[in-house]
Amino acid sequence: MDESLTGKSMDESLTGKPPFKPLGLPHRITSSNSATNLHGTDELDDSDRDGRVLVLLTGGTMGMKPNQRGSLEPKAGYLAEQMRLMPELRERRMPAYEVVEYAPLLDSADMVPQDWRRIAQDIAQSHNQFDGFVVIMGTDTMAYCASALSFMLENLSKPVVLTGSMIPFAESYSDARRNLVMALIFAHAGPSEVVVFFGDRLLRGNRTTKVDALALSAYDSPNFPPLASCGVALRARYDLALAPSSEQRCKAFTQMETKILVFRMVPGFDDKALLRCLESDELRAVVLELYGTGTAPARRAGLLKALRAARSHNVLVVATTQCKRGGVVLATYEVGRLLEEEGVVAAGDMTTEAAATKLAYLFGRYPGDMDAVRELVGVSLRGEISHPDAYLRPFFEAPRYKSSGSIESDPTKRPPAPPPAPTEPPPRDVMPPRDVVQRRRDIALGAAIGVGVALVLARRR
Ligand SMILES: NC(=O)C[C@H](N)C(=O)O
Repeated sequence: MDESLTGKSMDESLTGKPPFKPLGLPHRITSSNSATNLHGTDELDDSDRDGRVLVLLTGGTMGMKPNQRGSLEPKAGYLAEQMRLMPELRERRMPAYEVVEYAPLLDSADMVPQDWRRIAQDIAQSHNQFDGFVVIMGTDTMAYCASALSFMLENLSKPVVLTGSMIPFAESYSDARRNLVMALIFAHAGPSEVVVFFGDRLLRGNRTTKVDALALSAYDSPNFPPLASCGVALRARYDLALAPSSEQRCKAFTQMETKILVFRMVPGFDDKALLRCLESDELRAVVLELYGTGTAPARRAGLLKALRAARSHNVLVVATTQCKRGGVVLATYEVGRLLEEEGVVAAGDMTTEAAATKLAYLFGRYPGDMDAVRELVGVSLRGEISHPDAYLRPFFEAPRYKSSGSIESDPTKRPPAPPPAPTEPPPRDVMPPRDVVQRRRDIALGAAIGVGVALVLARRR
């Protein structure tokens, strides 16, 4: 019988036997939620379970403990062992799982694109052996990692659920247990895309942003509805989810271009430093967080000078908004339209996290092809951006709900529900990057052939 059910103290149980069962891969160190179900009777083998989930444990508050100075720090081996002891995970309807603990475990503030690459590669390599994946990580940079993974994982057809907690598992009042259990459930039976489970909601990963440093519902998806909300029962919106890839082989694209900076505008502050950055030949792109629908002062000569410098140094400037909701529509105001004239590209309703990681992906995918990147910034690759109609439909062009007055004249009857805003992303694997680039090449080739034929004909005459 498992020690957790014998009444021994946890410490006793932990010291009783070696904590992990090595499985072959150097960093694959623990397995199994076999043993008994929640009610402590049935022996249930992993092979009897419906579904297998791979848990990648990268660090974060969930598995942290206070160090000698009283600050939280990741503790190797701790969370994986605690998971092995959790009765919730042995419940018979839960999937079997294996844990891969990364070394060293990291505070997510220390995670870099190489760490995202490792996660993406581990998922791609094990894609066909598991029904889904859970990535346990810190919350501070989870939105960046989720956005990056959504682009890096090509041909994904399994759920990838990122989760973490605001309070360490070791605290009795922690949010860790529930987030962990729900993440495993969604990794087994949720939509096949990169998502974040946090504080009772399943959110599209590349739509998320950390909105609260202290609350348990620290994550939000301001411009896209939750794919599921979990109260007493599940309220799912899987109709909004991306279609799973029909391709067999999931691939991890890992050549992320990181020469990208993010700036936030502050009224009237000096532009010299910005100018110096944008003049750099080292830089590929800048995400500029503007005001409202994408405005910046047109009277600020230093700013316009900096934008011109960016253009001449082949630095792409992409505009997001400082607002929590809504999107950038540069031409709304004259001051924004001027930016468009200077070559600034609107990020629509993408989060800054999605915009920055999408640029890293696009510049990695199309190195040196600035036109392809510029064209694809506003195209939805993984549901990260809405069609402008979703937030921009002019009032008097809105769809009409009725053609006669009969519905309105009867107060007991309600007009039919308006058609949903076209927020749905395109089906996955309509790979716009290749399509768009190819189309442009075809047009260029067609034009060249046309000119050639015209020259030959002119000469003959
Ligand atoms: N709640 C957390 O996980 C915060 C932690 N500093 C991290 O991001 O790793």
